[in-house]
Amino acid sequence: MDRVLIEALVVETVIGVYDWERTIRQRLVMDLEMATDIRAAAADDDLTHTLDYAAISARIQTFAEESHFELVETFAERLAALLREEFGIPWLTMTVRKPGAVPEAAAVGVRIVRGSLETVSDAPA
Ligand SMILES: Nc1nc2c(c(=O)[nH]1)N=C([C@H](O)[C@@H](O)CO)CN2
Repeated sequence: MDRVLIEALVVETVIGVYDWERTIRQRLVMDLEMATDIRAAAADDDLTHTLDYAAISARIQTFAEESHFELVETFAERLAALLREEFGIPWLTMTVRKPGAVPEAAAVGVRIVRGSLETVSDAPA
């Protein structure tokens, strides 16, 4: 199945469980793979027939600016549900990394997979 990708998208948001984290904005780095059949868009060379990675990236930025969750789990889960609903994404995997949260690690975070691939057609358009 085809995928539309967003890799290493950097956002700033209020995120964290500790008091000191509630008063600052921290960077999250995100990767998304979103399933869709790209053949209709390619055949017509038409953005309206695929997932617009620029529009989705902009929506993620707005979500991050407005959110203030404690856990990266909550950030990922709420954002995935919102993106699936607003953009009609049948299946996605999202990785949310919080660089610097554990100094000994390059990054820590979560990866979630939501939705079903069964609704994405493999048949030629
Ligand atoms: N599974 C998680 N573990 C931790 C989280 C989290 O969001 N998910 N958050 C923290 C703190 O906010 C940490 O990032 C501060 O350095 C600790 N563990």
